[in-house]
Amino acid sequence: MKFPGRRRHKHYFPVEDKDPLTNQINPESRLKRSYIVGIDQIVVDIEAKVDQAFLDEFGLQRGMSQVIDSDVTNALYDRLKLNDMVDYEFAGGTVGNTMHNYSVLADDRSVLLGVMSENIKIGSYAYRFLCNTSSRVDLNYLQPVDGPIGRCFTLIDESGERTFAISAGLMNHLRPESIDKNLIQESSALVISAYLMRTQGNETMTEATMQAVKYANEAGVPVVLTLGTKFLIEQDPTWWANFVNDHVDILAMNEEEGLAITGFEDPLLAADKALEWVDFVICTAGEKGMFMAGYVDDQHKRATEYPLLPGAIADFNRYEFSRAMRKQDCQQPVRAYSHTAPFMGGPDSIKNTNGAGDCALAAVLHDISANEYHKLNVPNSAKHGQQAITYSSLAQISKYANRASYEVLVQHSPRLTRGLPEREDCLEQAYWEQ
Ligand SMILES: Nc1ncnc2c1ncn2[C@@H]1O[C@H](COP(=O)(O)OP(=O)(O)OP(=O)(O)O)[C@@H](O)[C@H]1O
Ligand SMILES: O=c1[nH]cnc2c1ncn2[C@@H]1O[C@H](CO)[C@@H](O)[C@H]1O
Repeated sequence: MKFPGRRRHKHYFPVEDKDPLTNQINPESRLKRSYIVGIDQIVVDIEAKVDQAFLDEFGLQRGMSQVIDSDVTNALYDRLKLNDMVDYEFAGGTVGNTMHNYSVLADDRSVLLGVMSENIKIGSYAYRFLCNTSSRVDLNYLQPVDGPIGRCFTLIDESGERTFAISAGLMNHLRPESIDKNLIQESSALVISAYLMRTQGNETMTEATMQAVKYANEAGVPVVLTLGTKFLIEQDPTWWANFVNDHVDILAMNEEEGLAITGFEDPLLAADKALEWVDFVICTAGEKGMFMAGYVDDQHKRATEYPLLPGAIADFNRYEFSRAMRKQDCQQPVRAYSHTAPFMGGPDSIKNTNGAGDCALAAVLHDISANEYHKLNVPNSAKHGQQAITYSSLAQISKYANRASYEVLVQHSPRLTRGLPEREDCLEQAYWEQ
């Protein structure tokens, strides 16, 4: 496990170090590993630049992720190929991207659950998915199916808006009995997306997801839900609010999805509302950066050393130096919020915003899993006197997540090709000495 956040920070020390003061590990025994599990509809993204007329021609609604039938799929595919419009074809899926990015950032194991074609031809979409996924993502638990995985036509217009057209193949045929109870119950987190609830006919993905959620809830493993697209949530916000309240511990959304589920346009108020249902909230807000909200026990709260920020909640970042806790573990829960502007104000030129939110979530998961890893291996550390769910403070995680998203913005795909640098060249030496 590579540790998250600012490296060379006073709380940052690799637990493998053979320092007798900080390392209480028996050198004979191997380090215990932590891992996270994610469930996804296994898809390959087929990206192309299009205009409104193109979307109209195929009856696609701009900005939405929609499932298309085989006639539309064939017509769309033929048209894209005929006119040589495909920019790239690369493994995708919102949770698949998150697992991949987590494994790249943490240099550690994540497990992806879903389906995979049992007969794979070189060059096929299934083959491409496997080739474009980090070798740190454990694919051994994928369920074989007799047919194709999904395809996600990622159509980007002049304004940068993305329209997803999903040709499902057998991506929704994951069965509940393919979910390994121990695998879920021993993990640091279970990651799911709202898309998994969009199934029809004989598709079993929703039941499989609910099975995994049940196992995680029983064992107190945090369930992390990413909302995916506002259109799904808008169809029945009350159902989603109830689902989140009953089964989810950590909620990741962008401001549009935040509005859809909470009714609040302001991402800070949306995050605050969602804290009524969950323990921790990440709300990304594009060029405005990112908001985080969580709980801390009064005795563990830590005041920020940064300027206090105005907003719909006055001085909302007052306790952003706190590590997040589950509400139920707090005797006197205090709400803590943080906001961070995009790293370096955002890149000069954005190559792609697709997957920036997935990558932010991967960074947050890295911090949560690092906490579990540290707890497993150095249980007596003073750090774990506080029953926190994160290794770092809200302020620190938020910076880390923004930094990770930046990396997606400056490349052409939602999946990171390499980890973050050990130290940022753009930051002065003094920063690293703190
Ligand atoms: N135009 C931008 N300028 C600067 N930073 C940006 C911009 N767009 C996104 N970011 C960075 O990426 C993060 C996530 O972006 P965004 O809110 O667009 O996620 P999202 O809509 O959930 O993305 P996706 O669903 O594609 O994963 C932001 O918090 C910010 O740090
Ligand atoms: O219905 C869906 N299921 C799973 N993933 C999806 C769906 N629609 C879009 N994406 C995925 O979202 C990622 C960006 O966040 C894209 O890579 C795309 O594959």
